[in-house]
Amino acid sequence: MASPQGSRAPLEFGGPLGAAALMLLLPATMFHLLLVVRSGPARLLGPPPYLPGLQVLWSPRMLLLWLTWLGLQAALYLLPARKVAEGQELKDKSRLLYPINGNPIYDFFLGRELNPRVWSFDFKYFCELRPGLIGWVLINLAMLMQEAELRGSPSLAMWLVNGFQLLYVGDALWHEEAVLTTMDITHDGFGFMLAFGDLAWVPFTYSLQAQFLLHHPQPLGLPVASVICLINAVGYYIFRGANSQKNTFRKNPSDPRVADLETIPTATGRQLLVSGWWGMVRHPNYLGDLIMALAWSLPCGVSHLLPYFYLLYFTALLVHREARDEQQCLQKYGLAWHEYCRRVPYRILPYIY
Ligand SMILES: NC(=O)C1=CN([C@@H]2O[C@H](COP(=O)(O)OP(=O)(O)OC[C@H]3O[C@@H](n4cnc5c(N)ncnc54)[C@H](OP(=O)(O)O)[C@@H]3O)[C@@H](O)[C@H]2O)C=CC1
Ligand SMILES: CC(C)CCC[C@@H](C)[C@H]1CC=C2C3=C(CC[C@@]21C)[C@@]1(C)CC[C@H](O)C[C@@H]1CC3
Repeated sequence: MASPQGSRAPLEFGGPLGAAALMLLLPATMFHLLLVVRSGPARLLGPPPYLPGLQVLWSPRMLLLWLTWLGLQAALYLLPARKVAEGQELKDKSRLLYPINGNPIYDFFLGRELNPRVWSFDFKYFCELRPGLIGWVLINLAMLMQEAELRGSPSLAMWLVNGFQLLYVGDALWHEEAVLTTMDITHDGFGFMLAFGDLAWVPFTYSLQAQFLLHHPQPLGLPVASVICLINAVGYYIFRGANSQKNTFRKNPSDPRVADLETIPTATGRQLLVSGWWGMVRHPNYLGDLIMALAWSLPCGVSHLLPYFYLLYFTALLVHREARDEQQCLQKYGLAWHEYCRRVPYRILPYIY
Protein backbone atom coordinates (compact mmCIF):
# COMPACT_ATOMS: atom_id res chain seq x y z
CA MET A 1 0.00 0.00 0.00
CA ALA A 2 1.40 3.40 -0.88
CA SER A 3 1.90 6.00 1.83
CA PRO A 4 -0.61 8.93 2.05
CA GLN A 5 1.48 11.02 -0.35
CA GLY A 6 1.12 8.21 -2.93
CA SER A 7 4.91 7.56 -3.06
CA ARG A 8 6.47 4.40 -1.65
CA ALA A 9 8.02 5.01 1.78
CA PRO A 10 11.82 4.41 1.59
CA LEU A 11 12.94 1.00 2.87
CA GLU A 12 15.23 1.18 5.93
CA PHE A 13 17.87 -1.10 7.48
CA GLY A 14 18.93 -2.19 3.98
CA GLY A 15 15.46 -3.38 2.99
CA PRO A 16 14.61 -7.11 2.96
CA LEU A 17 18.23 -8.23 2.61
CA GLY A 18 19.40 -6.05 5.49
CA ALA A 19 16.46 -7.16 7.63
CA ALA A 20 17.15 -10.84 6.91
CA ALA A 21 20.87 -10.41 7.65
CA LEU A 22 20.12 -8.63 10.94
CA MET A 23 17.67 -11.30 12.04
CA LEU A 24 20.42 -13.89 11.64
CA LEU A 25 23.35 -11.75 12.82
CA LEU A 26 21.82 -10.27 15.99
CA PRO A 27 20.92 -13.51 17.82
CA ALA A 28 24.27 -15.02 16.66
CA THR A 29 26.14 -11.94 17.98
CA MET A 30 24.36 -12.09 21.34
CA PHE A 31 25.05 -15.85 21.57
CA HIS A 32 28.74 -15.28 20.71
CA LEU A 33 29.07 -12.53 23.34
CA LEU A 34 27.50 -14.66 26.07
CA LEU A 35 29.88 -17.54 25.27
CA VAL A 36 33.03 -15.42 24.94
CA VAL A 37 32.42 -13.36 28.12
CA ARG A 38 32.61 -16.60 30.14
CA SER A 39 35.83 -17.73 28.50
CA GLY A 40 39.33 -17.04 29.79
CA PRO A 41 40.64 -15.18 26.72
CA ALA A 42 37.34 -13.23 26.39
CA ARG A 43 38.28 -12.22 22.88
CA LEU A 44 35.51 -10.20 21.18
CA LEU A 45 36.84 -10.89 17.71
CA GLY A 46 37.98 -14.47 18.40
CA PRO A 47 35.94 -17.65 17.87
CA PRO A 48 33.74 -18.74 20.80
CA PRO A 49 35.67 -21.12 23.09
CA TYR A 50 33.12 -23.90 22.72
CA LEU A 51 29.61 -24.56 21.40
CA PRO A 52 27.34 -25.88 24.20
CA GLY A 53 25.22 -28.93 23.54
CA LEU A 54 21.47 -28.76 23.01
CA GLN A 55 20.84 -30.02 26.53
CA VAL A 56 22.60 -26.89 27.80
CA LEU A 57 20.77 -24.54 25.48
CA TRP A 58 17.26 -25.85 25.96
CA SER A 59 15.83 -25.77 29.50
CA PRO A 60 12.08 -26.00 30.08
CA ARG A 61 12.77 -24.67 33.59
CA MET A 62 14.45 -21.55 32.21
CA LEU A 63 11.61 -21.07 29.71
CA LEU A 64 9.11 -21.27 32.57
CA LEU A 65 11.19 -18.81 34.60
CA TRP A 66 11.30 -16.37 31.66
CA LEU A 67 7.55 -16.66 31.02
CA THR A 68 6.91 -16.13 34.75
CA TRP A 69 9.07 -12.98 34.63
CA LEU A 70 7.10 -11.68 31.61
CA GLY A 71 3.83 -12.53 33.33
CA LEU A 72 4.87 -10.71 36.52
CA GLN A 73 5.85 -7.63 34.53
CA ALA A 74 2.56 -7.79 32.60
CA ALA A 75 0.60 -7.99 35.85
CA LEU A 76 2.48 -5.00 37.29
CA TYR A 77 1.93 -3.13 34.02
CA LEU A 78 -1.84 -3.68 34.31
CA LEU A 79 -2.03 -2.34 37.89
CA PRO A 80 -4.87 0.29 37.92
CA ALA A 81 -2.62 2.78 39.77
CA ARG A 82 -0.45 3.39 36.72
CA LYS A 83 -0.61 6.84 35.14
CA VAL A 84 -2.15 7.06 31.65
CA ALA A 85 -0.46 9.49 29.24
CA GLU A 86 -1.59 10.65 25.86
CA GLY A 87 0.33 9.21 22.96
CA GLN A 88 1.83 11.65 20.42
CA GLU A 89 -0.80 12.94 17.98
CA LEU A 90 0.10 12.60 14.27
CA LYS A 91 -0.02 15.55 11.89
CA ASP A 92 -3.24 14.73 10.09
CA LYS A 93 -4.94 13.25 13.13
CA SER A 94 -4.68 9.72 11.73
CA ARG A 95 -2.06 6.97 12.15
CA LEU A 96 0.91 6.40 9.85
CA LEU A 97 0.19 3.92 7.04
CA TYR A 98 2.82 1.23 6.62
CA PRO A 99 3.77 0.41 3.02
CA ILE A 100 2.64 -3.08 2.07
CA ASN A 101 5.79 -3.68 0.04
CA GLY A 102 4.99 -7.31 -0.65
CA ASN A 103 8.01 -8.49 1.35
CA PRO A 104 7.25 -10.52 4.59
CA ILE A 105 10.87 -10.54 5.76
CA TYR A 106 11.09 -6.73 5.90
CA ASP A 107 7.67 -6.38 7.53
CA PHE A 108 8.51 -9.13 10.02
CA PHE A 109 11.71 -7.33 11.01
CA LEU A 110 10.38 -3.79 11.24
CA GLY A 111 6.83 -4.74 12.17
CA ARG A 112 3.64 -3.38 10.61
CA GLU A 113 1.41 -2.71 13.60
CA LEU A 114 2.24 0.69 15.07
CA ASN A 115 0.19 0.24 18.24
CA PRO A 116 -0.19 -3.53 18.93
CA ARG A 117 -2.82 -3.65 21.68
CA VAL A 118 -5.16 -6.12 23.27
CA TRP A 119 -7.73 -3.98 25.13
CA SER A 120 -5.52 -1.45 26.96
CA PHE A 121 -2.39 -3.66 26.99
CA ASP A 122 0.08 -2.06 24.57
CA PHE A 123 2.70 -4.71 23.76
CA LYS A 124 5.25 -2.30 22.28
CA TYR A 125 4.99 0.23 25.10
CA PHE A 126 5.12 -2.57 27.69
CA CYS A 127 8.19 -4.22 26.13
CA GLU A 128 10.06 -0.96 25.56
CA LEU A 129 10.78 -0.27 29.22
CA ARG A 130 9.77 -3.03 31.59
CA PRO A 131 10.83 -6.66 31.16
CA GLY A 132 14.07 -5.83 29.28
CA LEU A 133 15.37 -2.82 31.18
CA ILE A 134 14.38 -4.12 34.62
CA GLY A 135 15.74 -7.53 33.61
CA TRP A 136 19.01 -5.83 32.69
CA VAL A 137 19.58 -4.40 36.17
CA LEU A 138 18.47 -7.70 37.75
CA ILE A 139 21.16 -9.56 35.77
CA ASN A 140 23.67 -6.91 36.87
CA LEU A 141 22.62 -7.44 40.49
CA ALA A 142 22.95 -11.21 40.09
CA MET A 143 26.52 -10.70 38.80
CA LEU A 144 27.32 -8.47 41.77
CA MET A 145 25.92 -10.97 44.25
CA GLN A 146 27.74 -13.86 42.59
CA GLU A 147 31.01 -11.90 42.76
CA ALA A 148 30.40 -11.33 46.48
CA GLU A 149 29.93 -15.08 46.90
CA LEU A 150 33.05 -15.86 44.87
CA ARG A 151 35.42 -13.22 46.24
CA GLY A 152 33.96 -12.18 49.55
CA SER A 153 32.74 -8.80 48.31
CA PRO A 154 31.86 -7.09 45.02
CA SER A 155 34.72 -5.21 43.35
CA LEU A 156 34.65 -1.42 43.02
CA ALA A 157 34.35 -1.84 39.25
CA MET A 158 31.25 -4.02 39.69
CA TRP A 159 29.71 -1.44 42.03
CA LEU A 160 30.33 1.31 39.49
CA VAL A 161 28.80 -0.60 36.57
CA ASN A 162 25.77 -1.58 38.65
CA GLY A 163 25.32 1.94 39.95
CA PHE A 164 25.68 3.69 36.59
CA GLN A 165 23.26 1.35 34.83
CA LEU A 166 20.74 1.37 37.68
CA LEU A 167 20.71 5.18 37.40
CA TYR A 168 20.11 4.89 33.65
CA VAL A 169 17.21 2.43 33.97
CA GLY A 170 15.72 4.27 36.95
CA ASP A 171 15.85 7.49 34.92
CA ALA A 172 14.09 5.81 32.00
CA LEU A 173 11.31 4.52 34.26
CA TRP A 174 11.00 7.85 36.07
CA HIS A 175 10.61 9.60 32.70
CA GLU A 176 8.45 6.78 31.30
CA GLU A 177 6.15 9.21 29.52
CA ALA A 178 9.05 10.49 27.38
CA VAL A 179 9.14 7.13 25.61
CA LEU A 180 5.82 8.07 23.98
CA THR A 181 7.66 10.61 21.77
CA THR A 182 10.43 8.22 20.67
CA MET A 183 10.48 6.94 17.11
CA ASP A 184 9.98 3.39 18.38
CA ILE A 185 6.49 4.36 19.60
CA THR A 186 5.59 6.97 16.98
CA HIS A 187 7.16 5.50 13.83
CA ASP A 188 8.38 1.90 14.09
CA GLY A 189 6.12 -1.13 14.06
CA PHE A 190 6.44 -3.85 16.68
CA GLY A 191 8.40 -6.50 14.79
CA PHE A 192 11.43 -8.68 15.36
CA MET A 193 13.74 -5.68 15.83
CA LEU A 194 11.91 -4.23 18.83
CA ALA A 195 10.64 -7.54 20.23
CA PHE A 196 14.11 -9.14 20.15
CA GLY A 197 15.74 -5.82 21.05
CA ASP A 198 13.58 -5.18 24.10
CA LEU A 199 13.29 -8.73 25.45
CA ALA A 200 16.67 -10.31 24.63
CA TRP A 201 19.25 -7.82 23.32
CA VAL A 202 18.86 -5.28 26.14
CA PRO A 203 18.96 -7.60 29.20
CA PHE A 204 21.64 -9.97 27.92
CA THR A 205 24.03 -7.71 25.98
CA TYR A 206 23.60 -4.49 27.97
CA SER A 207 24.69 -6.44 31.09
CA LEU A 208 27.91 -7.54 29.35
CA GLN A 209 30.21 -5.38 31.50
CA ALA A 210 28.85 -6.86 34.74
CA GLN A 211 29.13 -10.38 33.26
CA PHE A 212 32.70 -9.62 32.15
CA LEU A 213 33.70 -8.37 35.61
CA LEU A 214 32.37 -11.53 37.25
CA HIS A 215 34.56 -13.74 35.07
CA HIS A 216 37.49 -11.31 34.69
CA PRO A 217 37.93 -9.24 37.88
CA GLN A 218 39.60 -5.87 37.27
CA PRO A 219 41.51 -3.88 39.89
CA LEU A 220 40.31 -0.29 40.10
CA GLY A 221 41.86 2.41 42.26
CA LEU A 222 39.87 5.23 43.84
CA PRO A 223 41.43 8.05 41.75
CA VAL A 224 40.59 6.31 38.45
CA ALA A 225 37.14 5.38 39.78
CA SER A 226 36.53 9.05 40.64
CA VAL A 227 37.42 10.13 37.11
CA ILE A 228 35.07 7.49 35.67
CA CYS A 229 32.27 8.70 37.96
CA LEU A 230 32.87 12.24 36.71
CA ILE A 231 32.66 11.06 33.09
CA ASN A 232 29.36 9.31 33.79
CA ALA A 233 28.05 12.39 35.62
CA VAL A 234 28.91 14.65 32.67
CA GLY A 235 27.23 12.21 30.28
CA TYR A 236 24.11 11.98 32.41
CA TYR A 237 23.97 15.78 32.82
CA ILE A 238 23.98 16.26 29.04
CA PHE A 239 21.60 13.31 28.43
CA ARG A 240 19.03 14.36 31.01
CA GLY A 241 19.38 18.09 30.35
CA ALA A 242 18.84 17.73 26.61
CA ASN A 243 15.96 15.23 26.86
CA SER A 244 14.16 17.25 29.54
CA GLN A 245 14.62 20.51 27.65
CA LYS A 246 13.14 19.11 24.45
CA ASN A 247 10.34 17.20 26.16
CA THR A 248 9.40 20.26 28.27
CA PHE A 249 9.40 22.40 25.12
CA ARG A 250 7.29 19.92 23.20
CA LYS A 251 4.76 19.74 26.07
CA ASN A 252 4.57 23.52 26.64
CA PRO A 253 6.74 25.98 24.64
CA SER A 254 5.70 28.72 27.10
CA ASP A 255 7.14 26.88 30.10
CA PRO A 256 9.43 29.39 31.89
CA ARG A 257 12.30 26.86 31.72
CA VAL A 258 12.32 26.96 27.90
CA ALA A 259 10.35 30.09 26.97
CA ASP A 260 13.49 32.18 26.40
CA LEU A 261 15.12 29.72 24.03
CA GLU A 262 15.50 30.68 20.38
CA THR A 263 13.31 28.74 17.94
CA ILE A 264 12.63 28.23 14.22
CA PRO A 265 8.96 28.22 13.15
CA THR A 266 7.79 25.40 10.87
CA ALA A 267 4.83 24.94 8.55
CA THR A 268 3.38 22.34 10.96
CA GLY A 269 2.90 24.96 13.67
CA ARG A 270 5.50 23.23 15.84
CA GLN A 271 8.78 25.03 16.47
CA LEU A 272 12.34 23.74 16.49
CA LEU A 273 14.71 24.69 19.31
CA VAL A 274 17.84 26.27 17.91
CA SER A 275 19.54 27.37 21.15
CA GLY A 276 20.23 25.65 24.47
CA TRP A 277 21.27 21.99 24.22
CA TRP A 278 19.62 21.67 20.78
CA GLY A 279 21.66 24.61 19.49
CA MET A 280 24.93 22.84 20.36
CA VAL A 281 24.35 19.80 18.10
CA ARG A 282 21.19 18.27 16.55
CA HIS A 283 21.15 15.28 18.97
CA PRO A 284 22.79 16.37 22.25
CA ASN A 285 20.97 13.59 24.09
CA TYR A 286 22.82 11.02 22.00
CA LEU A 287 26.13 12.66 22.95
CA GLY A 288 25.34 12.34 26.65
CA ASP A 289 24.26 8.74 26.18
CA LEU A 290 27.49 7.86 24.39
CA ILE A 291 29.61 9.49 27.12
CA MET A 292 27.80 7.33 29.67
CA ALA A 293 28.37 4.26 27.48
CA LEU A 294 32.12 5.00 27.67
CA ALA A 295 31.93 5.36 31.47
CA TRP A 296 30.23 1.94 31.68
CA SER A 297 33.11 0.26 29.82
CA LEU A 298 36.08 1.96 31.53
CA PRO A 299 35.73 0.09 34.89
CA CYS A 300 36.47 -3.12 32.88
CA GLY A 301 39.98 -1.90 32.13
CA VAL A 302 41.66 -1.79 28.73
CA SER A 303 42.98 -5.37 28.51
CA HIS A 304 39.96 -6.62 26.54
CA LEU A 305 37.87 -5.18 23.71
CA LEU A 306 34.79 -7.18 24.76
CA PRO A 307 33.49 -4.76 27.44
CA TYR A 308 33.59 -1.99 24.80
CA PHE A 309 31.18 -3.90 22.55
CA TYR A 310 28.24 -1.88 23.90
CA LEU A 311 30.02 1.42 23.10
CA LEU A 312 30.81 0.23 19.57
CA TYR A 313 27.32 -1.15 18.93
CA PHE A 314 25.64 1.87 20.52
CA THR A 315 27.66 4.31 18.44
CA ALA A 316 26.54 2.50 15.30
CA LEU A 317 22.94 2.37 16.53
CA LEU A 318 22.77 6.09 17.35
CA VAL A 319 24.53 7.17 14.14
CA HIS A 320 22.01 5.10 12.18
CA ARG A 321 19.12 6.28 14.35
CA GLU A 322 20.16 9.89 13.93
CA ALA A 323 20.16 9.46 10.15
CA ARG A 324 16.67 7.92 10.28
CA ASP A 325 15.44 10.73 12.48
CA GLU A 326 16.91 13.33 10.14
CA GLN A 327 14.96 11.80 7.24
CA GLN A 328 11.74 11.86 9.28
CA CYS A 329 12.33 15.46 10.39
CA LEU A 330 13.13 16.52 6.84
CA GLN A 331 9.78 15.04 5.75
CA LYS A 332 8.02 16.71 8.67
CA TYR A 333 9.63 20.15 8.51
CA GLY A 334 11.09 20.62 5.02
CA LEU A 335 12.79 24.01 4.65
CA ALA A 336 12.68 24.70 8.40
CA TRP A 337 14.81 21.60 8.95
CA HIS A 338 17.28 22.76 6.29
CA GLU A 339 17.51 26.07 8.17
CA TYR A 340 18.05 24.19 11.44
CA CYS A 341 20.84 22.14 9.85
CA ARG A 342 22.44 25.32 8.50
CA ARG A 343 22.46 26.90 11.94
CA VAL A 344 23.33 23.70 13.83
CA PRO A 345 25.66 21.89 11.41
CA TYR A 346 26.84 19.05 13.68
CA ARG A 347 24.73 15.99 14.40
CA ILE A 348 26.11 14.46 17.63
CA LEU A 349 29.71 15.52 18.34
CA PRO A 350 30.43 19.26 18.24
CA TYR A 351 32.88 20.21 15.45
CA ILE A 352 33.39 16.55 14.54
CA TYR A 353 30.16 14.83 13.45
N1 LIG B 1 20.29 2.86 25.34
C1 LIG B 1 19.76 2.62 24.15
O1 LIG B 1 19.82 1.51 23.60
C2 LIG B 1 19.06 3.72 23.42
C3 LIG B 1 18.92 4.95 24.02
N2 LIG B 1 18.30 5.95 23.32
C4 LIG B 1 18.16 7.26 23.99
O2 LIG B 1 16.78 7.56 24.03
C5 LIG B 1 16.60 8.99 24.01
C6 LIG B 1 15.52 9.32 22.98
O3 LIG B 1 16.13 9.17 21.70
P1 LIG B 1 15.20 9.02 20.36
O4 LIG B 1 14.06 8.16 20.71
O5 LIG B 1 16.09 8.59 19.27
O6 LIG B 1 14.63 10.44 19.99
P2 LIG B 1 14.92 11.91 20.44
O7 LIG B 1 14.58 12.06 21.88
O8 LIG B 1 16.26 12.34 20.00
O9 LIG B 1 13.80 12.71 19.65
C7 LIG B 1 13.93 12.98 18.26
C8 LIG B 1 12.74 13.89 17.95
O10 LIG B 1 12.88 15.08 18.69
C9 LIG B 1 12.30 16.17 17.96
N3 LIG B 1 13.35 17.18 17.74
C10 LIG B 1 14.53 17.00 17.12
N4 LIG B 1 15.23 18.17 17.10
C11 LIG B 1 14.45 19.09 17.72
C12 LIG B 1 14.60 20.49 18.01
N5 LIG B 1 15.70 21.15 17.64
N6 LIG B 1 13.61 21.11 18.68
C13 LIG B 1 12.50 20.43 19.05
N7 LIG B 1 12.29 19.11 18.80
C14 LIG B 1 13.26 18.46 18.15
C15 LIG B 1 11.81 15.57 16.65
O11 LIG B 1 10.48 15.10 16.86
P3 LIG B 1 9.19 16.10 16.84
O12 LIG B 1 9.65 17.40 16.26
O13 LIG B 1 8.18 15.38 16.01
O14 LIG B 1 8.81 16.23 18.26
C16 LIG B 1 12.68 14.34 16.51
O15 LIG B 1 12.07 13.35 15.70
C17 LIG B 1 17.96 9.60 23.67
O16 LIG B 1 18.53 10.17 24.82
C18 LIG B 1 18.80 8.40 23.23
O17 LIG B 1 20.16 8.58 23.61
C19 LIG B 1 17.81 5.78 22.05
C20 LIG B 1 17.94 4.56 21.43
C21 LIG B 1 18.59 3.44 22.07
C1 LIG C 1 20.21 -3.92 17.03
C2 LIG C 1 19.08 -3.97 17.96
C3 LIG C 1 18.45 -5.34 18.07
C4 LIG C 1 18.03 -2.95 17.68
C5 LIG C 1 17.14 -2.82 18.89
C6 LIG C 1 17.41 -1.49 19.58
C7 LIG C 1 16.64 -1.42 20.91
C8 LIG C 1 17.34 -2.30 21.92
C9 LIG C 1 16.57 0.05 21.33
C10 LIG C 1 15.80 0.89 20.29
C11 LIG C 1 15.41 2.10 21.08
C12 LIG C 1 15.51 1.84 22.42
C13 LIG C 1 15.34 2.77 23.47
C14 LIG C 1 15.72 2.43 24.75
C15 LIG C 1 16.26 1.05 25.10
C16 LIG C 1 16.80 0.32 23.86
C17 LIG C 1 15.87 0.40 22.67
C18 LIG C 1 14.60 -0.39 22.88
C19 LIG C 1 15.46 3.37 25.92
C20 LIG C 1 14.19 2.90 26.61
C21 LIG C 1 16.66 3.33 26.91
C22 LIG C 1 16.46 4.35 28.06
C23 LIG C 1 16.27 5.75 27.49
O1 LIG C 1 16.05 6.67 28.58
C24 LIG C 1 15.07 5.81 26.54
C25 LIG C 1 15.32 4.83 25.39
C26 LIG C 1 14.25 4.90 24.33
C27 LIG C 1 14.77 4.11 23.10
